[in-house]
Amino acid sequence: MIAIEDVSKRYADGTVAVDRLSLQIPNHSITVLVGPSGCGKTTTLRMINRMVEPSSGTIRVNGEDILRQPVNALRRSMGYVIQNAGLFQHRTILDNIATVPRLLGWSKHRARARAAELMERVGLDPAMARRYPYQLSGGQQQRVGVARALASDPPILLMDEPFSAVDPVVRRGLQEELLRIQGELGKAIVFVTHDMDEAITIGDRIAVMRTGGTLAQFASPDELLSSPADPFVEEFLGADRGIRGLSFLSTRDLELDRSRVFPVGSDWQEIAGREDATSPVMVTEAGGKPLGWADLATWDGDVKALEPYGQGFEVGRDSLRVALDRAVLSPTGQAVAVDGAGTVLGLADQATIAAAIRAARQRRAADAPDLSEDASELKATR
Ligand SMILES: Nc1ncnc2c1ncn2[C@@H]1O[C@H](COP(=O)(O)OP(=O)(O)OP(=O)(O)O)[C@@H](O)[C@H]1O
Repeated sequence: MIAIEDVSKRYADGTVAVDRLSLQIPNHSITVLVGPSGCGKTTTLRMINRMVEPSSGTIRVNGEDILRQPVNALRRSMGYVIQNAGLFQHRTILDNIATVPRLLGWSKHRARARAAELMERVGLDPAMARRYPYQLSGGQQQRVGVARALASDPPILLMDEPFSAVDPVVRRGLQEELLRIQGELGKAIVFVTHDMDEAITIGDRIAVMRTGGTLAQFASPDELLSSPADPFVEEFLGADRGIRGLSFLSTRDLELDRSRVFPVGSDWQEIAGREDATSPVMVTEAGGKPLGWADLATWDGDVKALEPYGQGFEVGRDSLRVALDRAVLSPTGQAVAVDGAGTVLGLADQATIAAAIRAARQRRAADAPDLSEDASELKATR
């Protein structure tokens, strides 16, 4: 959809911000530009909507050179969201969101109806419509910024560090909201951040840039974590790259131990006589929901005396990273596997999860196609 071809930008003072960059940015996906401060991310983004003119090279949108298009029409086909939202302080929230439709000549009534619809879409309480930006929290203002950028339903959304000014919890909420909206609308989103965690959470593809405005690697988050192109990318990914990479491996094929799960009301004396009493068993409700761990040598059948099991993981939906985390946190070293309804399917200890990780790595080395499907399925739980 957006083809950046051999593009460079040299500012008037001689600074080379972007150096012979080529990137193909596909439709219906989120492409993240990430890299250290000053590596040319913002410059690249702004060249796409011609807020900055390239010094050389070509940018095409749907095959057409953007320099041949009237700049106003070009910008209206691209929503633009910046840090701190950049809202008009003297306009209400509703009128902020209605800005572009009004510029496009929509009636006030229609533009406001559209704005109200978008408030709902980005998770804003309709009661905020008549407020002014200063009466909203930072996170709410960012939502307004996203709604405003979406108002004319542009096929492309350019986002420049949109969530950087809010605290980590609000930021996580905004990222989830963006993924949900993207799931519904399927825009071509170009998203700038200097935060690798954010890039991995939301990106379908990530362009890692280095100082001097060159491309270090352009790959899916999964590929990036498993095969960084060079030491610069590796260092930028951080020390827990291996653990993070587990976020892209599915628990679907994990071998579960079903032999040590029993419903409450079982014949415990018989079980204690037959089973290995040195390792705990999982006791479930009659319907199969987990209740807690029992030590067969000492447990007297009192549900209140069970050791809490903490959190389980959902087979297929959660990744091996989540499963491993649950096993590490479990008092028994075993993670409880449940289905979508919360019914226990079995147990997985750390050794079993480690074996599944090795098997997935081997399949990856053999280039199994199902892994990329797993990776996109698991996106929401990154
Ligand atoms: N108008 C300008 N004139 C001269 N140099 C500029 C101008 N705008 C940006 N630069 C320089 O170009 C380089 C790239 O800047 P840019 O803002 O694109 O980087 P960035 O990766 O977005 O950085 P950050 O993460 O800090 O926002 C930097 O060295 C910057 O100082």
